[in-house]
Amino acid sequence: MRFDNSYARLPERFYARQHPTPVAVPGLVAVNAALAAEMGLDPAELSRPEWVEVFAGNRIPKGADPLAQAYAGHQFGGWVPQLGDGRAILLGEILGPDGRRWDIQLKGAGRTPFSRMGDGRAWLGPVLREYLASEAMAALGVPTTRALAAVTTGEPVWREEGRLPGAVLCRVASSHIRVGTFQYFAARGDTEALRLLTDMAIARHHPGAEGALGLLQAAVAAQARLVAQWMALGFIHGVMNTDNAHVGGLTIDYGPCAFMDVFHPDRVFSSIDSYGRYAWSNQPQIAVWNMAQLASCLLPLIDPDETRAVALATEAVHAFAGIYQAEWLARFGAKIGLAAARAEDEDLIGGLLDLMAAEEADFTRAFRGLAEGTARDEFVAGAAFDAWAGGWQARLAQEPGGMEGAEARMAAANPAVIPRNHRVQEAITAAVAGDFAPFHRLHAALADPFGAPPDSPFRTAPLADQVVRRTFCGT
Ligand SMILES: Nc1ncnc2c1ncn2[C@@H]1O[C@H](COP(=O)(O)OP(=O)(O)OP(=O)(O)O)[C@@H](O)[C@H]1O
Ligand SMILES: [Mg+2]
Repeated sequence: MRFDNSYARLPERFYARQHPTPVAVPGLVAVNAALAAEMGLDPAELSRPEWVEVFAGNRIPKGADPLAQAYAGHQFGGWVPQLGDGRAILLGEILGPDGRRWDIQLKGAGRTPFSRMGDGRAWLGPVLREYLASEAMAALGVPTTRALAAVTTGEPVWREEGRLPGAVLCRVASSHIRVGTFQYFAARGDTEALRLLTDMAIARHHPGAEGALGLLQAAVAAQARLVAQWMALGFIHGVMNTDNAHVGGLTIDYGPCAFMDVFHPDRVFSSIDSYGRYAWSNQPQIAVWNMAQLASCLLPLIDPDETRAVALATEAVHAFAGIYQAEWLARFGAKIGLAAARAEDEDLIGGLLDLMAAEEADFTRAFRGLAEGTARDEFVAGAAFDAWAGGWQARLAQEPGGMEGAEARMAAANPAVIPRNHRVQEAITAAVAGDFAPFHRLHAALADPFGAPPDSPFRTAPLADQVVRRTFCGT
């Protein structure tokens, strides 16, 4: 790895220099061969003991400059002036063969000055969950942080559940700049730092954007498109705090996330979100709220005249709705086979979603079934589906390529395989018992979410809804 550490070159108040804490017995769980290749790295090399030591935090590679990034954030609406990487350590950045810049970060690598009460560690379950979910998202075409490798530490981690095996995730991403990173400096009145951060965010994520207003507009657009993609996949992020809102529009922090099985728009998924603040149907509003926080941080850079700055920033945040709506329509339009969905198609799409919710259809299977002719089976009362399908067929008749064209569009927009909770849970349970084969099988299936054969066991929904009702949180 050849490091080029742009974040470490920022002034010292952006981070705390911090080495990972070595672990007892590093054990390789996985190296992501496809991603390594994309990054210009040799997966065989990364699987050698020296690199396993690096992924565990026991060895610092040449050129790395390890640090914990400072950030703040609103958690469930409440302001926390000081968060920061409490268990993640950025080793440094490398440039891939295509010029792309990658942060190499170890999540679960030990305590940092931002750890507060935490132990700086992660246990194997959430490490595997993040690995599987983030790689599934990448294969589904959703912007996300990635998983390059996972290792076990040979040390126990203590959580509510008791003694658990420790692990470290090597997470890579085009950056780890969060809305909360901006908030950290805005709360301190540090305009100079905001300026540096703005320049870096533009260079790394939104080249071409001009100044703070340009950054805000680009971040809002990226966030709107991202959340529309989440919605179209039945994905619930679960912890959309501003410290988990990425300024480049990547999905970040897979703590309590889930893909829905049975479609419940207001489904509450995690034990840390008992009021459903981050339920599926609330995600667009929450994203707007998070963007408004970014906007307020950038005000002093947008215009010296505060009234003007507020007006410009407000307009930029309000643009979310139109971008989101267009993306939502295109995504859901494709899901029902439309090449170019029109505004009036919203009723058709909404009609199907209402039906799915009323009949507790499986979100993924119902949509995939449209392409495969099995959608009707996902509804308790097939007759209700038939009534909707009449209007749908009539609309499809106006589209290019007839039913064949529509089927191809649906097969490309509706995955057959998603990381279902019960499958992820199975993989974790087996891994804790020392068997990593189910994890590797699931990872392989998720790499090709649209091409799974009809008899793939990973297509199946859980037998009973209560399987997904169990709550969990990601630490
Ligand atoms: N076990 C831990 N030890 C120390 N700090 C922790 C631990 N777990 C979480 N934190 C810190 O608590 C804050 C909020 O945690 P959150 O669950 O959003 O993040 P995370 O899952 O650790 O990481 P990320 O957002 O980087 O994916 C962050 O500052 C995080 O670093
Ligand atoms: Mg987080």
